[in-house]
Amino acid sequence: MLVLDIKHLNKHYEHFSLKDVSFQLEKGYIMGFIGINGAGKTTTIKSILNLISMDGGEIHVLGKNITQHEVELKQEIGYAFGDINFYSRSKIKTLTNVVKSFYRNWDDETYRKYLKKFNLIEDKKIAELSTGMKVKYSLALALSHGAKLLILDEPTSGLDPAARDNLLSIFQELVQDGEISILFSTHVTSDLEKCADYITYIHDGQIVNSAEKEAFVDAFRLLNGTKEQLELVKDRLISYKTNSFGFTGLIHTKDFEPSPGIVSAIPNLEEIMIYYSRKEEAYV
Ligand SMILES: Nc1ncnc2c1ncn2[C@@H]1O[C@H](COP(=O)(O)OP(=O)(O)OP(=O)(O)O)[C@@H](O)[C@H]1O
Repeated sequence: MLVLDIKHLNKHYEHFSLKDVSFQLEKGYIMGFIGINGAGKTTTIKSILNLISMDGGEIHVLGKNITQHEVELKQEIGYAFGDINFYSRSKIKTLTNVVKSFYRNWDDETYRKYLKKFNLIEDKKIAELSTGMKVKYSLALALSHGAKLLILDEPTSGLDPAARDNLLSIFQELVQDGEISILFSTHVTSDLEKCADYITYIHDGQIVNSAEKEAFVDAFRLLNGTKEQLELVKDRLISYKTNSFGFTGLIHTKDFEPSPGIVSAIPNLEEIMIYYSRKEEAYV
């Protein structure tokens, strides 16, 4: 079953457009939504949450159109982000009382369970929480109203490696029984190597690829060779860098014919993002 189905989403701002964005997320999986700053991740997320109006396309969450069933679907969607600063002088317990009044499926027992699990103390003020704790608090709220789709916008930004690792393990645990699905936007791709099942890559408002993680990276090859060998493949490379030894460049696997001396390897997500975002720049 599809928990999220985005079809031909278009949104135009004066200097930026989402162009025909389409991708799907299956129930029970984690999807990493990657792209460099300004690529359109937050604009896509705001469209899913119906916080901005679309200029074209359709978004279905759990089989229902978000614009037609917004109130109902908001009960099923949990939104968490790395940087909550609202109500920062309030105590956790005060904010929770406000939030829970919006949700008909609020479950106090589940809420207590997650407070304990995440070591959150109700008498603490929001301002006193570390960044990791703020994300955990957002998650506790989302899970207590029975959210089935968690949308996490840069949830790991600003976290130290231990807090980040802890949070990634929590995400994996949450999807384990197949009921919860996670869309996780980030430009810290190493987080996704660990926990994502699917990767969707957006560049300049357009989806480059959306696929199962291994298939996603397998669609690219990172080539290394001499400057002479560069001449043989230059036209087919997405982009490349040269150094005193030769070149390193990214190519679509379908465009690569093995040639003697050119070493090819499967790139990691960061290499794909770096070389892809250099596509429009002058080769250096
Ligand atoms: N309300 C708006 N009016 C005009 N332009 C906007 C508006 N909101 C966003 N944009 C522009 O849309 C582009 C995409 O922004 P968006 O926040 O979706 O990117 P992002 O991928 O989330 O980036 P980041 O990783 O930096 O958060 C940017 O160039 C931004 O300036």
